[in-house]
Amino acid sequence: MRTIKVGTRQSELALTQTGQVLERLRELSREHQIVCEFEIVKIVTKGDRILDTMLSKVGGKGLFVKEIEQALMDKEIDIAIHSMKDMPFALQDGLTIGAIPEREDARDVIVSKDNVSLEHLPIGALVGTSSLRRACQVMNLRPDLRIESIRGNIDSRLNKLHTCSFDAILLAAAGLKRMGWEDRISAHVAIEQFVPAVGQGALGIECRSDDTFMLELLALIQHEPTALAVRSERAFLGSLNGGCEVPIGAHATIDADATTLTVTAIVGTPDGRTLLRETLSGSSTDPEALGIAIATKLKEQGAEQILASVRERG
Ligand SMILES: NCc1[nH]cc(CCC(=O)O)c1CC(=O)O
Repeated sequence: MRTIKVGTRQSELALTQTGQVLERLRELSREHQIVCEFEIVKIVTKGDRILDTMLSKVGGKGLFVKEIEQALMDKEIDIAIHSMKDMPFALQDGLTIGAIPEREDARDVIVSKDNVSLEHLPIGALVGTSSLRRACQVMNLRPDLRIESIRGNIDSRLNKLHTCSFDAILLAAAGLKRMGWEDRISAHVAIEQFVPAVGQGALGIECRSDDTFMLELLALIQHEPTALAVRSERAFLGSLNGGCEVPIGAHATIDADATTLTVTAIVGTPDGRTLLRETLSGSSTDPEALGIAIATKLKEQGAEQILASVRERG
């Protein structure tokens, strides 16, 4: 019997989503009479050790991912469950995303002191976020608001809403739902007016490219519509060489008959004064082509210059 070692970060969210994926993998392997067991291996990443510093300043894509990838290469672990939005565009050679399960709610949400939506925050209210993408879109919608960076995992950020002077914070719906903390949500922000991060709400299971046993098992948990959408979002990200250090977002969906993908993407400045936005549809047979095409449309409007100026100011 094969024992599958599962690498995970130690954060509550990472442990929770790993547990949820393993539960499903256990069911699926039983159904398909694949004999295996799972063992969890906790890994502390560089990203976890520096959560108190500005992540966007420390830079380096995939702060949470590098050490986990090393453990995969060294065969200390066999699979790793990641939030797709934390995954850098380029994986380490020899590794692959073996499966992308069905996406959770991709929206951002607001959690506010008075339980009000973004529109109803008082003039000049202080919003906590360390995401340049969220800062850009908040300031674009509500130029009167103020943004301050807030660090830490989800529950420490929720606590800071009460212990610090923030009036509201923005979080991903998916993280809150997976933790069972949906009751903290004051309002969802519509995707149409606030584009999520690339891969937001989706998980990815990484493994070694030559591990055929794992690839076969993981194929059972793949959700093709989510995978196609995330592939086009990531092709867009790669085409603009983007990461979490710049205000960039994209969200794709697939139509009911699974033939057409539609992607909306943004690039902007953290002050929200510049916000480029495009929507484009294309064939679901080539999701990467669609991602690259929407990047090209944004480049024609000056996306690369905007991103370069944001990086320069750091
Ligand atoms: N950047 C941190 C992070 N990475 C993944 C999630 C959870 C949501 C998801 O899986 O997309 C979060 C928290 C957040 O942004 O609120």
